[in-house]
Amino acid sequence: MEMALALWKNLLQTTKKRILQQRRLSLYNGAHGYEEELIKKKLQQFSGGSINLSKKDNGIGILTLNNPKLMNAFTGTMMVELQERVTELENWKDGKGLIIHGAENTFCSGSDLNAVKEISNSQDGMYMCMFMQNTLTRLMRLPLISVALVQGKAFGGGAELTTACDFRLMTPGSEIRFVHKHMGLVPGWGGGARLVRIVGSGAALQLLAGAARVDPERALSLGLSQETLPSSDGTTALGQARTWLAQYTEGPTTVIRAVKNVVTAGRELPLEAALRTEKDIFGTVWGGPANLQALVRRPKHK
Ligand SMILES: CC[C@H](C(=O)O)C(=O)SCCNC(=O)CCNC(=O)[C@H](O)C(C)(C)COP(=O)(O)OP(=O)(O)OC[C@H]1O[C@@H](n2cnc3c(N)ncnc32)[C@H](O)[C@@H]1OP(=O)(O)O
Repeated sequence: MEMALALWKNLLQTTKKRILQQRRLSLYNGAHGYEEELIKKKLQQFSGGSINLSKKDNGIGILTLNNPKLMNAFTGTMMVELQERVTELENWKDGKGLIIHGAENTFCSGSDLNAVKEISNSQDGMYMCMFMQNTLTRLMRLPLISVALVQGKAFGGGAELTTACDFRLMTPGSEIRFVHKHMGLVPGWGGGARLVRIVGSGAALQLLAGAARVDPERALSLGLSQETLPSSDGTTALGQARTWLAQYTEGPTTVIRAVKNVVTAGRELPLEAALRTEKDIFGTVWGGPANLQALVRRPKHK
């Protein structure tokens, strides 16, 4: 009986810690008038498609947006599943990198317009917006180097999702397009703020106000995409994206994760807070196994 009680207390503490940690990572909670359970229940009513995660032995996760009938548009259940997969990735201690792609050779056409129509009242809209901002902010802050592999079309919320990744790779003939203006909207999943930080305010204004088609060439010149992959075949392109990512994820897991955490701090925090965070992260690798082994090997960086 005592052991069961101790186990239960332990479980409670772990759960509390996890919830607190997630709250810290989330933008919105009850204090912002946000009721997550309410919107989750609503989103669950709009089903279809799935978000699949495959965690490879080399520390690379492959997240697949899977709703090809609707060009991988996000149904309500897919939004909830994305949150679940992000939680899974937060708890994946062996992870170093992540590739997000869409099933059947296209990325994502945004939110499912059938579901959107049903939640077009202002409270549901605000809650859905907060739900997706929370999820995509947690995705962006994962200690994994992330890549959006854009094949086919990344429209609306799909375009926004690409901006929550560290890098974007495009295949020939693919297109990123913030079509929100044509839907009488602005980005709401945090894609506007992130786009400004990626391409600058002038280019972001052109892409949003013009609902402009961004092909691989333009994306490269804007710095929105890092590379155009040679193949537009789904499987081949995924292999090429994995090879591209490997140049950044090769090495000890603790160090790769620490690198990403330093960049996240630098990207998001005011300078002094970022410097303090960098010091704390430095403390996690200084004198660690990879550092000690390197001191023995004394590599020359020629
Ligand atoms: C914050 C996010 C924001 C919001 O909700 O606030 C949004 O994301 S709004 C959604 C923005 N996205 C769109 O408006 C996309 C509209 N769709 C299209 O422009 C085209 O379907 C396109 C260009 C994605 C693909 O064109 P294509 O000719 O290649 O294929 P089809 O049009 O025949 O599409 C196949 C099939 O998929 C359905 N579809 C595509 N996108 C969506 C979507 N977002 N929601 C629901 N359904 C979608 C399309 O209607 C076709 O179905 P069918 O039954 O055959 O008509």
